[in-house]
Amino acid sequence: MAVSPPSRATQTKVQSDLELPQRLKPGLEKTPESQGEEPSYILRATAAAQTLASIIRSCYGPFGRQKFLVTAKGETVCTGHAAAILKALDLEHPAAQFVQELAQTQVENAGDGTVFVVLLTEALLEQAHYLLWAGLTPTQLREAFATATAEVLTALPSLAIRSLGPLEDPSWALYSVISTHTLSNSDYLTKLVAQACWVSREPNGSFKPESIVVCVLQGGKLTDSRIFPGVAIAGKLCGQKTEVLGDARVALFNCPFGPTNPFTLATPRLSNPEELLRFRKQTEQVEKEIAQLAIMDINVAVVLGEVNEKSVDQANYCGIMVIQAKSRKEIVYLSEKLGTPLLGRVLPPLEPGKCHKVYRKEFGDTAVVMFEWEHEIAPFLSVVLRGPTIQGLRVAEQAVYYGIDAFSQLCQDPRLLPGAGATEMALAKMLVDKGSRLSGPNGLAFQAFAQALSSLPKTLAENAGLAAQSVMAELSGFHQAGNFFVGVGTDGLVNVTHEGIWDILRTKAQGLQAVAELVQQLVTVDQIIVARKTPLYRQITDPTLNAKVSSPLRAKFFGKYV
Ligand SMILES: Nc1ncnc2c1ncn2[C@@H]1O[C@H](COP(=O)(O)OP(=O)(O)OP(=O)(O)O)[C@@H](O)[C@H]1O
Repeated sequence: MAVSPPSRATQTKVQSDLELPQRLKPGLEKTPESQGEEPSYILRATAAAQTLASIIRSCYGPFGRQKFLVTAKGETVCTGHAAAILKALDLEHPAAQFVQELAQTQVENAGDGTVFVVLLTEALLEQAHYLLWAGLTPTQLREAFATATAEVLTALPSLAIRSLGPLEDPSWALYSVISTHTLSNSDYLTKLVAQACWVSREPNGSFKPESIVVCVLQGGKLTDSRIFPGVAIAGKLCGQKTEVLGDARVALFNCPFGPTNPFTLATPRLSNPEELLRFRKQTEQVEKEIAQLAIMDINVAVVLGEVNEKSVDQANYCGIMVIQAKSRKEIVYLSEKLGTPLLGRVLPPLEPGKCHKVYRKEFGDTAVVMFEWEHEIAPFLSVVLRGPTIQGLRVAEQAVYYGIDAFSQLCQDPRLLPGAGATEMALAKMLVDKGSRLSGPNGLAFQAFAQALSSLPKTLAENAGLAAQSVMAELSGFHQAGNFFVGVGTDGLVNVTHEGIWDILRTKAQGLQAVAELVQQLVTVDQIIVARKTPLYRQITDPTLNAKVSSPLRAKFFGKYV
C-alpha cells in the first residue's frame, strides 16, 4: 500500500512496528500539538512545486493542451511547449526556481522530459511531506529516497525491450516524441525527421544534432516540406547577382547595407548644405566599404537590416551577391555554420565564411536561398518546413527539434522503454513489491516513490479526458498480473508495443536521476535565507533579526552568496 495523506497514515501497515516513526504506528491519532510540528519548509516547497506543476500538467502527453503565452516582448504565442512556458515564468520561491532550473537542464541535456521531471518532483515532494509529517527525520528520508532511487535506476534498463539498430530506419523510435508535439501530419513529419537524421549520421554511428538546420517558409502545406543538402534560408535576393556557383566567400552583417541616416540615397531629402555634405560623405564611405569587400574577394553579403538600393547597385558593380535575411535566427545559423562572425559594420571579415555554392532554389510556389558545400564534405542538411500559418510552423519546427534531440539520445544509447505510462507503472509495482518486504524508512520510501511514479500515467488519463480513478485501477490490475506493456491511450488502456509508443531509456534515466537528487536535497532544507541587494542579510522567517550595514570584510565574504 502506498504512503497516504496524514488522515489515512494511521492505517498504514508495514512489517516492523518497532522501526516505524511514531505517527505511523497503528492507532495513533493526529493531535492538535502534533499539528504544530508540521515540517513547514517542505510544506512550502511542496506548495511551490505544486503551483509550478499545475501550470504545465495539462501539457503532458499526446492529449496535452496548448496555452496562450504572452512573451516578455509582448508577443502572444500559442504553445504546448512546456520548456518555453517554464522559461517565461518569473518565480520567487527558491524551490520553484530549482524545479524550473531542473526542467531547463533536462531539456538542454536530453531535449525532452520537461513535464515528466516537474510532475515527478511535485509528486515526490508531496510524498516526502507525508513521511516527514509522519515522523521520519530528513536524514532518514533522504537516505531512504536514495535507496529507492538506486533501486529504480537499476531496474529501469531491464524494462527496455527494444533497441534501435545501427542501420535501421528510426521512424518507429521517433514517432511518440514527434506525435506528442504535433497537431497534425505526425506521420509525414516523423518520416522527414527520421530521413534527415539517418542521412546526417556519420559512418561511425555518431550524430551531431547541429548538422540539421530547420528553415520555415510560410505558405503551402506541411506535406510540401522537404529536405535539402546544405543550409537553406528564407532570405530575399536584392541585386542582379543571384548565384555564386563556386568558391563562395561570405560576409554577414547585422547592420544596414548602405547609409545609416534617415536620408537614404534612394529618397534623399536634403534641405541645407550641411546635410548635402554629410550625405555625400556617407555615400563615399559606403562606396569605399563595398569596394573593400570586393578587394577581399567577398562575393556574397548577407544582411540583417535595411538594404539600400544604391548600395546594391555598387555591390552589383563589384560582383557581390546581396541577400537580405528575414530573421535573426537565420543569420545566426549562417554565422555558426560558416564559422564567420556577424559584423556590426560593413567591413570585410578577418575570416570569411566559405562554401561551394550560393543560389536561389525554386521550391513549389516559393524559393529558398541555398548555401551548399561540395558533396564529399557536405556537413549540413536543411529541413524546409511549409505551412499556411506561422503558429503551425512554429509547432512543427519544435516537433522537428524534439525528433532530432531524440535521435541524438538514441545514438548514445539505442534502448527504448514502453511508453504511455507503462514503464512508470512497472517501476511502481516493483517498488511496492520490494517495499512491502522492507521494514522501517526504506519500506515507506519505496511505497512513496511508487505512489509518485503512478501519478504520471494518472495525469495522462486525466489529460485524455478519461475517468482517471477507474483507468488507474484497471491499469494497476494489468500490471499486478504481469502485463507490463499496458499503458494509457486515447480511449483507455492500450498495449504500447502494438501502438508503437516508446520512451527513450537515456532520457528517462537522466530525468529520474535529476529529480531524485533535487528532492533529496530539498527534504533537508529547513529555512530560506535571503541575501538582499543592500548589505542586509536577514532570515525572512524572523524579520526582527535585521542586521545593520555590515563591514566591508563581511560584505566581501558574503558577496559570493549574493
Ligand atoms: N500515442 C500516445 N499515447 C499515449 N501516450 C503517449 C503517446 N505518445 C507519447 N506518449 C507518452 O507521453 C509522455 C510524454 O509526454 P510529453 O512529451 O508531453 O512530456 P515530456 O516529454 O515530459 O515533456 P516535453 O516533451 O514538453 O519536454 C510519455 O509518457 C509518452 O510515452
